[in-house]
Amino acid sequence: MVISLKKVLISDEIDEKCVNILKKKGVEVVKNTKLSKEELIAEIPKYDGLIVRSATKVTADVISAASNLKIIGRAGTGVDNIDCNAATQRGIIVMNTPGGNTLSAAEHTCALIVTMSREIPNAAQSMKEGKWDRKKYMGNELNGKTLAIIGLGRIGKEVALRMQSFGMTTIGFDPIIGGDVSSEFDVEWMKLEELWPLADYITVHTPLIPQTKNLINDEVFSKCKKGVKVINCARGGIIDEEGLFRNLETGQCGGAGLDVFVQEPPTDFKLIKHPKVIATPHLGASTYEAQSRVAVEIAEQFLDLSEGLKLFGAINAPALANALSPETQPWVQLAASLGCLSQAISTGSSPKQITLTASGASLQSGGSYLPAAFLSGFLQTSGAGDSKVNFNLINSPVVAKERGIQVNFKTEKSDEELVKVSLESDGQSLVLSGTVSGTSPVLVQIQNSCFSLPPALQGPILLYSADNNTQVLPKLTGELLKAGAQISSFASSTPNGLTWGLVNLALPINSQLEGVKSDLKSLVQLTI
Ligand SMILES: NC(=O)C1=CN([C@@H]2O[C@H](COP(=O)(O)OP(=O)(O)OC[C@H]3O[C@@H](n4cnc5c(N)ncnc54)[C@H](O)[C@@H]3O)[C@@H](O)[C@H]2O)C=CC1
Ligand SMILES: O=C(O)C(=O)COP(=O)(O)O
Repeated sequence: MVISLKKVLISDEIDEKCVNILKKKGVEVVKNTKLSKEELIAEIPKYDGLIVRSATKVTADVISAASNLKIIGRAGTGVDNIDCNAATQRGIIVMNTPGGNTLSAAEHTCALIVTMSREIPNAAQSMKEGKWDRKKYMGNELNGKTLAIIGLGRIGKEVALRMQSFGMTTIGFDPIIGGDVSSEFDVEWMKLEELWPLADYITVHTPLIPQTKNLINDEVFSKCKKGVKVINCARGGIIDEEGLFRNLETGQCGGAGLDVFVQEPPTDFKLIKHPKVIATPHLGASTYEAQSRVAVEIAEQFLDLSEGLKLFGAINAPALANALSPETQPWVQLAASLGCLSQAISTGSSPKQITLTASGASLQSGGSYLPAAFLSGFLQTSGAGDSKVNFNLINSPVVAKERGIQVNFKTEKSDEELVKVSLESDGQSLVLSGTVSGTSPVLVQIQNSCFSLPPALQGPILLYSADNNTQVLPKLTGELLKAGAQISSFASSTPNGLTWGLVNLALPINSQLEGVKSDLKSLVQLTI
C-alpha cells in the first residue's frame, strides 16, 4: 500500500518546522487555522494529508467528505478529537506523536501540584491587587504526602519521578502497567479501592474512554481523605466536573488543578472561578520544546510512511507496519489480486471458510499483512458498501469482521514461495495459488490446473474455463478482436479436466463476449 502525499492541510497552530520539513520534500502544505467546520468540509477533498492538534474536530462528516485523504496526523498525544472509527472505515491512517509532549505535560502537572499546595496563584493575584496577606495563604508541605497516580503510562511515570524528589510517596493504578513495572519507578501499584483512602493528591493520566469517564465522582470523593486535592492534565471528563464542584463546596475536596475541560473552550466558568481551583487553558503541551518536537515528529513520520521507510505512531494500521518494504509490496499485491479473483469467480455466494497459506521463508511473517491484503481485493471486487470507499490494509480487516468474513492464515515450510487460497462456500470450493515473478504477482494454479507460464495478475484481465480450449480459443480471439480488445498476453493451464485461460488486456473491454459465452464453463472480466 503506497501512501502518496502530495498536499497536506495543517488546520491547527503547529510549529513552522512541520511546514518546512514537508515542503523541503516537495509536499504542498497549506496552513489554515481559521476554518469553520463547514469550511473544513469544503476544503478537505483537496488533500491527502491532514495535521491537527486538539482544536480541530475531525468528525465523521469531515472524514466522509475527505475523498482523497489517506492520513490524519495528530501533533500530540490524545486523538479523542478525531473520529478514529470513521477514519478506519474509510481506510484512513490515524497517527499521533506519542512521547513528543510527555515532559511538558508532566512538568505542567507538577507545577499545578506545587502551586496548589502553596496557593501561589491566589497569593500572587492578591499582591497584584496591592495586598500583603501572609496569614490567608498558609500552605502545606508536599514532603511526606501521598500522591496517587491513575494511569502509569508516559506522563504518569514522569510525574511520579518528579514528585518523588519533593519527598512524596507515590502510589498508582493502571490496568495494563502492573506492579512489577511501576515498582521500577517507585510507584506502589494498588487497586483503586485501596488507593482512594490513602491519597492526599490524586492526578489522572489516562485517555478519556468509557472506563475513565467520570472516574473520579461523588462516590470516589466520599472514599477519600477530607481535603484531598485532584489534578487533571489529561482529558476533561475523567473527573466529573459537577461532582468536583459539589465536593469543593463541602471541603471534601481541598483543591483542584485543571488544565482540561469537558467543553473547550468552556462556556460555563462556575467551576473554574471556584477559589480552590487553579485552571489553565489546556497548556500541558504548550511549550516551545514540546511544540518543536511534535511538529518535527509528525512531519518526519508522514515522510517516512510516504517514502515506504517505516511506520511509527499509527494507531489504526496494525497490518501496515510489515507491508511497507519494497520486497513485501509485490506480495501485498499478489494477495489482493487473489482476493479480487476469488470474489470474481465465486460471485454471489458468501464464503463459509477462507484459508490463506503462505509457503517459503520470506512469507513466514505474512500473517500480519497477507490476510488484510487478500480481504482488500475480495471486498473491493464484491462492490458491497459505499462505492467511494477504497478497501486497503486499514479498513479491510475491520469491514470484513463486520460482515462475518474471516480468513484463517497458515504458514508452510517450503523452498518455493507461494500464497495459496482455499475458499469454501455453499456448494463450491475454490483453490487458487500465486507467486511473485520479478516484482509482478502471477497466477500459478487454479483449482487443480497449473499454468506452465504463470500469467501476470495485473491490469484488466479475462479469466475463463472451458472443456475444450483448442476449439474455444479461435472463437474467443475472434470475439475479443471484434470488441476492439488489445491482447497483451495469453496463458492457458495444462488441461486437467477443465482448461483455464487468462488473457491480459491493455484496456478493459466493453463487451460481454456473448458470441463465445455458451462455449465456456466460466468467464470473468476484471481489473486488478
Ligand atoms: N494537557 C495536555 O496538554 C496533554 C494531555 N495529554 C493527555 O494525557 C493523557 C496521558 O497521556 P500519556 O501518558 O502520553 O498516555 P499513555 O498511553 O502513555 O498512558 C496512558 C495510560 O493510561 C492507562 N489507562 C487506560 N485505561 C485506564 C484506566 N481505566 N485506569 C487507569 N489507567 C488507565 C493506560 O494503560 C496507559 O498506561 C492522555 O489523555 C493524553 O491525551 C497528553 C499530552 C498533553
Ligand atoms: O497531546 C495531547 O493529548 C494534548 O492534549 C495536547 O493538546 P494540544 O496539542 O496542546 O492541543
